[in-house]
Amino acid sequence: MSQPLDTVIIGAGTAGLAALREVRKRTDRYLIVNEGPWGTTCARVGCMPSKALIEAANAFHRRHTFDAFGLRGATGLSADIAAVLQRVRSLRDQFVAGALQTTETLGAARIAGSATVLGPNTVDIDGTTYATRSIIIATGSRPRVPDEWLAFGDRMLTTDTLFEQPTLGPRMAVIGMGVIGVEIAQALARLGIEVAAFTTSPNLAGLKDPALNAELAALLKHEMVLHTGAPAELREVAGGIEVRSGPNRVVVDQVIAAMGRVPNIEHLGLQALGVPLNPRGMPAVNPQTQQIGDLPVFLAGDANAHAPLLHEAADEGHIAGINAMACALAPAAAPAVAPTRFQRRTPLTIVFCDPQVAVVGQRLADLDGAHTVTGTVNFENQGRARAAQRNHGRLQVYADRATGRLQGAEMCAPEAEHMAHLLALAVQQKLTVHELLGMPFYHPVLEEGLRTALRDAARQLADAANAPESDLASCPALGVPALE
Ligand SMILES: Cc1cc2nc3c(=O)[nH]c(=O)nc-3n(C[C@H](O)[C@H](O)[C@H](O)COP(=O)(O)OP(=O)(O)OC[C@H]3O[C@@H](n4cnc5c(N)ncnc54)[C@H](O)[C@@H]3O)c2cc1C
Ligand SMILES: NC(=O)c1ccc[n+]([C@@H]2O[C@H](COP(=O)([O-])OP(=O)(O)OC[C@H]3O[C@@H](n4cnc5c(N)ncnc54)[C@H](O)[C@@H]3O)[C@@H](O)[C@H]2O)c1
Repeated sequence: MSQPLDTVIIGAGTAGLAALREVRKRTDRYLIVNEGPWGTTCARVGCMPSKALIEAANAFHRRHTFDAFGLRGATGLSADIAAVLQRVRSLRDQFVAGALQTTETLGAARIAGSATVLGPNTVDIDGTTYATRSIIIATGSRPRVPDEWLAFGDRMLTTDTLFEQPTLGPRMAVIGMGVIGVEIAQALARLGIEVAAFTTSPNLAGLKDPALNAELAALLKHEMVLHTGAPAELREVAGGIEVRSGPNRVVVDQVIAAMGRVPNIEHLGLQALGVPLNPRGMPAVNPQTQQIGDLPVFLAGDANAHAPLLHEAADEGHIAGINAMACALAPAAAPAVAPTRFQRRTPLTIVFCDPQVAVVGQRLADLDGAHTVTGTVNFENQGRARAAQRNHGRLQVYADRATGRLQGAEMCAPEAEHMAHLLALAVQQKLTVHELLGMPFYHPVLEEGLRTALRDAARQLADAANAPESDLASCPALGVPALE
């Protein structure tokens, strides 16, 4: 075996590419290996095509508000599903082309193939063994589909195949109403497809706050058939695929499985690392270093199932790249280098349904109720939301009762993506409710709804009675919806 490489990156998704960027700054003795299509899950079949579909669906759905605005002729509009999907693919191709540029000039360092781990310093790529000083595993995840459902052939879809369809419907079932299920089921329903959704968990789109979850469920039921509780079962019947769940039954043309994603780790040979694996075959990974035990092996992105989101995959690849290189480039005689421990960002999740769902920082369910105050706003009567015919949903902020510090927020609210970022900034900066109320709020904006929730929390805080009169943070609501 020749001189060892400094690292082998397994997987060229977002995490692998973020690691690659750090590796290339420090060495040219590396390989990046990817099995299957290049171009990343996000750009090919994930974040980007799903958002392109959602934008088309929401644009078409707006026609239901036209009469209220005084705009006539909406009933003449139609959705050309084939054209919608064609646009999705065309945009997708542009996003993928951008991702491909990051690896196309790598020459022999870029290998199309399947890698397995033979030990902490050895990788096999399709029968060739490579010695390496470190390994970065960034193999992503794939949709979970029960084996027996594969018998339905091309009528059994996942997000890996959905966007490739020439057209869809007219009757579709979505199984699983987590993040992917809610986004896709609503988009398809808004495009005029008859959607029946089935899900075991009562928590939709990952919401844990019961009030918000109930609100989202009620809104979705206006757009689709929605059954929660019993697991869905499928069987072939005359005229299509029958989906049953408890007493509920529907026959559809196609089914989308959105039942969670499985980390791609089981064929990697992780047992060769000699560390304990949990019943799912996952080793313990330090979320601040991405290191497995004290090995020169790092696990980043969806593959470690820590927080399967794009920005987290990018951060984890960055951390893994830096730490793998520190490990690989340390002089042989020097004592083992301790990996750099990174402070992770405030948790932030956004689901692109309408109203959007977002979770920032800690959830109410994770906080001590006795030491937490909840500030609430209902957008039904919020001025700007009413002007836009978007007055649905609620937002809740959670603050520490003693200090007033914002701990987190959960929302199902119009344009929640923007308020969620504002709140993530506040949580990360350790701001108090009072400090947030001291910030400017323009008029008329949806963020005034957020201010209502903050004022609600402020009233319940321990020092509410002693708030200084002259402080602008204490400037209260006028009690006139149009003015706040
Ligand atoms: C429909 C959908 C919508 C989404 N929307 C959002 C969103 O709006 N916002 C958000 O933050 N996140 C979203 N996500 C999640 C986000 O896309 C993922 O968290 C992110 O893409 C994970 O990146 P990764 O690098 O870990 O994995 P990937 O990009 O999947 O890369 C892993 C790569 O490793 C390869 N590989 C696997 N095994 C091997 C092996 N043995 N040898 C070599 N190569 C291997 C795979 O083929 C793949 O190319 C969405 C996901 C989906 C499916
Ligand atoms: N906007 C975003 O950030 C975004 C968008 C899409 C995906 N993602 C990522 O992708 C990950 C996977 O998403 P997901 O929605 O597939 O998983 P999920 O875990 O969020 O939801 C899966 C759902 O399927 C249900 N389910 C499982 N088995 C079932 C059965 N037999 N019958 C009926 N229901 C069943 C579960 O109750 C659960 O609600 C997410 O955790 C997220 O990290 C993020």
